[in-house]
Amino acid sequence: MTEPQPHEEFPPIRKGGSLILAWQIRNKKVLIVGGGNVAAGRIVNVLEADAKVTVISPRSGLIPEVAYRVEEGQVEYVDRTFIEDDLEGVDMCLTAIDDPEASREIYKLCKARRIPVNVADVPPECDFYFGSQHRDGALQIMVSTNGNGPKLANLIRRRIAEALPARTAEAIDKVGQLRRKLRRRAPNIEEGPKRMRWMIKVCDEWSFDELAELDEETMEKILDGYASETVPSSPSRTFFKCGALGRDAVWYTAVTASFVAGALSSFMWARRRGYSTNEWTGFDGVLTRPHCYLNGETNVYVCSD
Ligand SMILES: C[C@@]1(CC(=O)O)c2cc3[nH]c(cc4nc(cc5[nH]c(cc(n2)[C@H]1CCC(=O)O)[C@@](C)(CC(=O)O)[C@@H]5CCC(=O)O)C(CC(=O)O)=C4CCC(=O)O)c(CCC(=O)O)c3CC(=O)O
Ligand SMILES: NC(=O)C1=CN([C@@H]2O[C@H](COP(=O)(O)OP(=O)(O)OC[C@H]3O[C@@H](n4cnc5c(N)ncnc54)[C@H](O)[C@@H]3O)[C@@H](O)[C@H]2O)C=CC1
Repeated sequence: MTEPQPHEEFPPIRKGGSLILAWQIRNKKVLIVGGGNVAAGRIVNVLEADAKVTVISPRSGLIPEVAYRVEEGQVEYVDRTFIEDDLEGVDMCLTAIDDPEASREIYKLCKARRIPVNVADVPPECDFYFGSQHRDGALQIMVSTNGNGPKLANLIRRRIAEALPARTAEAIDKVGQLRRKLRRRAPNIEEGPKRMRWMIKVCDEWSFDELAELDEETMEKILDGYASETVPSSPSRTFFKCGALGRDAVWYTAVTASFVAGALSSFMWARRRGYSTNEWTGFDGVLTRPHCYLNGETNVYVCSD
C-alpha cells in the first residue's frame, strides 16, 4: 500500500492537538472547588472573562489571595468541602484540590451532568486544559504544550510577550473602534466581503504605532475612503508616495510635517534637559526596519532606526 501523499494546496492534519478557543463565559456560573494556589489562578482567569464564580473550600484551606477575593465579594463562597448539590445550575466546573479521590468523584458527577470540567491534578479527566496567558487590554495570548511542559509554556509565553510591538493593545483598541464605525457606515450584510477587504488593507497599510495614535477625526477621514475601497497611505509612507496620492497626500503630509516639527522642537528641548531618545519612547529593542514612534503625551514623532 502506498503512503498518503500530502496535498500541495491544503493544510495537512496534525493529530493530537487541542481545540484552542476563546470561550465566552460572561455571566455563566463557574464552580471552583479548592482555595489554594491553583484555585487562585483559576479565579483570576474566569473573573477576567466576566463569569459568576462560586468557590467551595473549608475556610482553613483558603490562601490569602482567595480569602481576599471572598472578602471583596468578587466570588460567592461556601465554607465546606464539595457536595453533589453544588453542581446545580453550573456551566463549568474547575477542581483544584489535594484529594485525588474527591477529584475523581467530582469528575464523574460532572460527566453525568454534561458539565465541562477541568481537574487540575488529573489531565486525562479534563475536558479542557488551562494555558499560560498573556493579557494586555483586549489582547489575550495563550500558550499550551498540551500537558507536556507547563513550565515551558510559561517561559514561551514570556518570550512571546517580550517580542510584541509596543502599543499593541492600543492599536487593537483603535482598530476595534474603527471596525464599529465602519459597521455603522456600511451596515448591510451583503457588504461583508468589501468591509473585510478594506479592513485588511487598513491593517496592512498602517503600522501598530500609527493605529495606536488614531483619533476620531483621522478615523473618519480614513473611513471616507471606504466607498471607493481606498485606504489613505499611513503618515510614515506618505513621505515616499506623495506624487501618486493626490488630495489625501496633502492632508497626510501636513499631519506628518506637524509631527516632525513637534519632534524637532521636543528634541531640542530634550537635548537641553539631557534626555535620550529611548527615555521618551520606552523602546530599547533592535528594529528590523526603520520605524517611527509617536509619544502620546508630548506628540513627538521620533524615528528610531
Ligand atoms: C495539563 C494541565 C491541566 C490544567 O491545569 O489545565 C496541567 C497539569 C499539571 N500541572 C502540574 C504542575 C505544574 N503546573 C505549572 C504551571 C501551570 N500549569 C498550567 C497548565 C496545565 N497544567 C495544563 C497543561 C498546560 C500545558 O501543557 O501547556 C499553566 C500553563 C496554566 C494554569 O494552570 O493556569 C500554569 C502556568 C501559568 C503561567 O505561567 O502563566 C507548574 C509551574 C509552576 O507552578 O511554576 C508546575 C510545576 C512544574 C511541572 O510539574 O512541570 C501538574 C503536577 C505534576 C506533578 O504532580 O508532578 C499537573 C498534573 C499532571 O501533569 O499530571
Ligand atoms: N494544573 C496545574 O497547573 C497544577 C496542578 N497542581 C495540582 O492541583 C492541586 C491543587 O494544588 P494547590 O492549589 O497547590 O493545592 P493546595 O493544597 O494549596 O490547596 C488545596 C485546596 O483544596 C481544598 N480542598 C481539599 N479538599 C476539598 C474538598 N473535598 N472540597 C473543597 N475543597 C477542598 C483545600 O481546602 C485547599 O484550599 C494539587 O493536586 C496539585 O498537585 C499543582 C500545581 C499546578
